Amino acid sequence: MAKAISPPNLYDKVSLQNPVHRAFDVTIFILLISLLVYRLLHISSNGFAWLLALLCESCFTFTWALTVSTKWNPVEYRTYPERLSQKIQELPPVDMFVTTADPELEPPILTVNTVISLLAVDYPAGKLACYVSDDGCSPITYYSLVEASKFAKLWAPFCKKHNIQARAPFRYFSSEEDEYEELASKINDANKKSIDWNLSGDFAAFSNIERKNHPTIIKTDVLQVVWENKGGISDELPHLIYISREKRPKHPHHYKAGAMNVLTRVSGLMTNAPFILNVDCDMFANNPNIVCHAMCLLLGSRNERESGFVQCPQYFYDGLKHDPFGNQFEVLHKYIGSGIVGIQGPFYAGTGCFHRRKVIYGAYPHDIGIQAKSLTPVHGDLTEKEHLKIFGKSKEFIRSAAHALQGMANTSPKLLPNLTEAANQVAGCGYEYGTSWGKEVGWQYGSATEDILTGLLIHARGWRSVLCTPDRRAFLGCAPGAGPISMTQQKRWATGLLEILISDKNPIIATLTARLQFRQCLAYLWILIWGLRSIPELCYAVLPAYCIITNSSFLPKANEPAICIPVALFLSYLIYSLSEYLEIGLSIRAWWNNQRMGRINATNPWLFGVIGVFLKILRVSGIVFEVTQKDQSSNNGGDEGRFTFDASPLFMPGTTILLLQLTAFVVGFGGMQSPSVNDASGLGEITCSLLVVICFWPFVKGLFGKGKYGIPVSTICKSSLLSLSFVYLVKSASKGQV
Ligand SMILES: O=c1ccn([C@@H]2O[C@H](COP(=O)(O)OP(=O)(O)O[C@H]3O[C@H](CO)[C@@H](O)[C@H](O)[C@H]3O)[C@@H](O)[C@H]2O)c(=O)[nH]1
Ligand SMILES: [Mn+2]
Repeated sequence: MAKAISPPNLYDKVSLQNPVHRAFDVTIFILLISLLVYRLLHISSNGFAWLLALLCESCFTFTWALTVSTKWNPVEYRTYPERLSQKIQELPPVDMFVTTADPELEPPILTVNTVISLLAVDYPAGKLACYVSDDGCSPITYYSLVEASKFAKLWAPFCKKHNIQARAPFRYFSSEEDEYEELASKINDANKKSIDWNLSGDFAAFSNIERKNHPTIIKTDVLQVVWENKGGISDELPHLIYISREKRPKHPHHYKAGAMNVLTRVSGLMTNAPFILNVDCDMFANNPNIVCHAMCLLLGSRNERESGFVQCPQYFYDGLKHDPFGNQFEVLHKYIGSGIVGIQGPFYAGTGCFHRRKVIYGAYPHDIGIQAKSLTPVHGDLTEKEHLKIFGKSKEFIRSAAHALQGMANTSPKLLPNLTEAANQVAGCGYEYGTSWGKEVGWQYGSATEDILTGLLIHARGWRSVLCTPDRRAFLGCAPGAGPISMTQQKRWATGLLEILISDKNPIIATLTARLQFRQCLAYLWILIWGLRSIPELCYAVLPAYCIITNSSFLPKANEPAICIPVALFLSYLIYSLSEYLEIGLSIRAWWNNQRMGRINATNPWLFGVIGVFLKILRVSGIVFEVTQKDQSSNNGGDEGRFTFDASPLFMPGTTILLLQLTAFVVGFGGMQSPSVNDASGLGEITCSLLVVICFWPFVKGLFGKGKYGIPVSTICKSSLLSLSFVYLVKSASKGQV
């Protein structure tokens, strides 16, 4: 009997297990537990510092346990797009979404590069459509897209013919006098408003409007390719559609999540592709074959459930040498990232992700049990009335959603007779009232990190996700600049993550009542507690100074055998973390910069994330999505690796911690210590205090720096006041004890 030849695999799943890493993971965990046990045994003979250390170290041990569980089974997927043609008869359509919000913080030239890179990917152009959401409602963004589409008409065929890999033009062109320069200067001039804006003709819709108060503007023909003439299909270039959704004061617009939901509905009316790629405006496609790589994972699995969505890691271009601000996340991607891949699949990261449209619409994997079905009302045979309740009042949209949910591939996009009217309806600011959008279907509301929350609910419904890591990196974006910009981003993340943790959508509930796997729940907890980690980190950083000032101790004496535990812990963590960096070709400086930024981020922006959520609970203030400033040029002088500051309170905790250590040195060496209660402070405390100072070295430089490199005098004054009151308080408290 002849054997049936099965078609080749479109991907392989490879285990990256490393016994040495596991040994370190376990050793450190055992040392942490030993330290806790030792502290507990000696708690009665020690003071407050000992107790506080015990509490902090319990938190660190918990975090470490989460880390180890998350990293335990690293896995990688390898994709074989060259085999697609043997296995798949016809490639499915893909709708590509780009969001932009502010032409000043997000220069249109960046958005344009992202859009051009997407228009030029290696995939049948008739199967692609690109939708750009502009929350800034800016004629400049629209103008830039029009210019970009003219450019793309020549650029895309050129790239395909010569197999150019870098398809974002600014990555390819370098000289001053090339074709791209003309496009770039037109757009940059427009953005600097150095040309006269005439808001008439095609631009009339933008006249007399305010950014936060305007009707929907949709331009379906940015590319001037004719929907009418060719029945909606163009062979040369994908469709390009510009959307600025309606905004009115007093109507919440839910920031990026709201924009994504509008894009989902408008595209549902127009092309209704079964797959959706979404990228932020600065994340250009760096690998022209990326859609095919993703298709290997989306179409190649035996069960759809295996790939609810396909995420590409968020990498950055032109990263500074040695990662001075610790924001390139290489090590995080490598070890934590691949670890999560081995559990239920990567988190949704908000950009560089391929979704199944029906999953976004709330569908379950078809073989899932009843347990997960409480999460959305979407199931197989919904009546029209139920559809209306879930998806809103547009009959056209409901029809398209029903198609998408039944998994019917929409190969030929149809031009609805009343398309504009229907599109305006679903992009209106009141459309979602009383529907399931943002709650059970679509991108989720209620967290500043809408990405993690949206992904969490998909996992909770029983879907798995996959990480797509082709050799040439899939998408590249801008890493935020130094100081204030990255602090604001970290604060937003800590805020959004904590919002999820304290909500009824938190992963523990999802594990108990739905289909979130237990270890995936631990992985989610690992990330969701980022903000909360600020509290033990802050206490631990203050502890050495506290001990020196009050002449107490939180470590065993240098001549006690027990000192071996913290020393071994410190050394093994040091060797392990350093080896992780060296193993993937990063430098010792990069390692150190990341350790240092880890401490700075944990004690400053993350702390404000916690405060923000606390104020939200008290209803003092709401949470806003502060857009990260993006800058194309990373080379602005020789000082780009230097930390910068502004007058924001975000820098106060760090400054205070530093001043406290310095005060402690003065007290300690100036002989102003209190008489000791039980155990005088010693070498251990001094060493730790020095370590803290070294970690906060950018702040030390900031104390003496000028301009943006200096900590503002007002911050230094406030922090001095804080540290002096702290010293006064602990001094008087410890006097009271003697
Ligand atoms: O009201 C808004 C605010 C933001 N955005 C867009 O959202 C994207 C992400 O915003 P950005 O300021 O770049 O945030 P980052 O911190 O860089 O983004 C990370 O974190 C976000 C969640 O906090 C995720 O949504 C992003 O995908 C992820 O890259 C950008 O394209 C913005 O244009 C909007 O469309 N409307
Ligand atoms: Mn970004």
